[in-house]
Amino acid sequence: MDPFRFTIQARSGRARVGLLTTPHGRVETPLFMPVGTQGSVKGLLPKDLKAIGSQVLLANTYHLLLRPGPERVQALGGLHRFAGWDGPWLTDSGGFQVMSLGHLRRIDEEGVVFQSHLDGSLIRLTPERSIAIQEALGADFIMAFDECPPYPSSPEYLKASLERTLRWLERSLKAKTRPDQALFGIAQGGTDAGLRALSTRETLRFDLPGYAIGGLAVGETKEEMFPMVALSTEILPEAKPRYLMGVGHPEDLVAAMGLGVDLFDSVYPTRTGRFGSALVPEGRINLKNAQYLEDKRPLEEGCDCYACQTFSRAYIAHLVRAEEMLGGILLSLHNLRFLHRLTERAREAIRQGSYGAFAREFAERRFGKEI
Ligand SMILES: CC1(C)O[C@H]2[C@@H](O1)[C@@]1(COC(C)(C)O1)O[C@@H]2CNc1nc2cc3nc(N)[nH]c(=O)c3cc2[nH]1
Repeated sequence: MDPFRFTIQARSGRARVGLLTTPHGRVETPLFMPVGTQGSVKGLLPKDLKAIGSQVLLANTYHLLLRPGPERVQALGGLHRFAGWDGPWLTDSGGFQVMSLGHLRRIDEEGVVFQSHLDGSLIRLTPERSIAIQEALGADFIMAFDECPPYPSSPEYLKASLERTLRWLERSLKAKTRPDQALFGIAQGGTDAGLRALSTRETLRFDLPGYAIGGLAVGETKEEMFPMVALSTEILPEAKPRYLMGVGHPEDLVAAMGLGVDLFDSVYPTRTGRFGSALVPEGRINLKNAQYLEDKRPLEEGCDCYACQTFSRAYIAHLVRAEEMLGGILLSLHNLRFLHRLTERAREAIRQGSYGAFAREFAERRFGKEI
């Protein structure tokens, strides 16, 4: 039987609730994936991630290649055992992180050559090597090796790049050997509608268990990004999960879920938490602001997370000012719980056939008044 069955349980407009089966359990979509780049979601214990409703964690091929190395992770039982998370893992394929973190030396038909951001050593990544690394790491969902073009890029560059990404997808698929891993293709084309449609259609020529919308959330405006998301989900098959890479602001999740996106990841909730901010329905509050030093209220009234059930804004504001680790930990925990509650409420609204009302209520609270 297919280890990665995806069934649509309910629809409301273009939004849908899905049930995605994996070798490490069934998950409900739409869902948000906490980012555990180096095999750890910074500051949070796997048991606490489970308790707040995390279903799938994301790790990065680029980072784990540099340190500790895929062979070590494999020898220690693979990501699930190594990092103490027995739910599904997804690994990104490394291309994007090379662009955003590594010192890219060359990109050609073969692959990329880059200098490690850790010690400057030269490293080569090809579709074949990226798949081999992801097979050693043992994630449930693995990504094809692609190029995420810089933003902005010329139409000529976008076209040449998406065509190479399609050749790399074919090589990624040929290199795959494990039946217990699902390979997602990644559509590109930047913010050019014609090229985005071309890349998405060509990616669909490969019958895969899911498809990622790549090349977005790289600095373009929302006005540029969302038409590409809408165009993509119009073309992508209903019956397969859609993964919008790198998108994690609450309002962007609400909009993209309404356009039929099923999977999301972003460093935003944990990164903004470490920088001292909490996500709330009205937007975001920065606990470094002196106004919170006497505020007895929880980060968010009605939130069921440990941070909101146990501490005041005043205490967390103190921790942030005192640069206590616990400040970033509590804010990361709350922010992830905030996104998991958002997707839980979205799934409920879709089941009720009222996603439109849900999105309107969200928008009124988010944009209706100043914090
Ligand atoms: C590297 C890090 C932490 O991920 C964030 C953030 O920095 C950063 C870096 O530049 C800004 C825009 C400032 O935000 O963009 C990331 C979130 N956007 C995003 N992640 C992606 C991952 C992707 N992976 C693959 N294989 N292919 C893609 O096309 C792809 C596109 C993506 N878009």
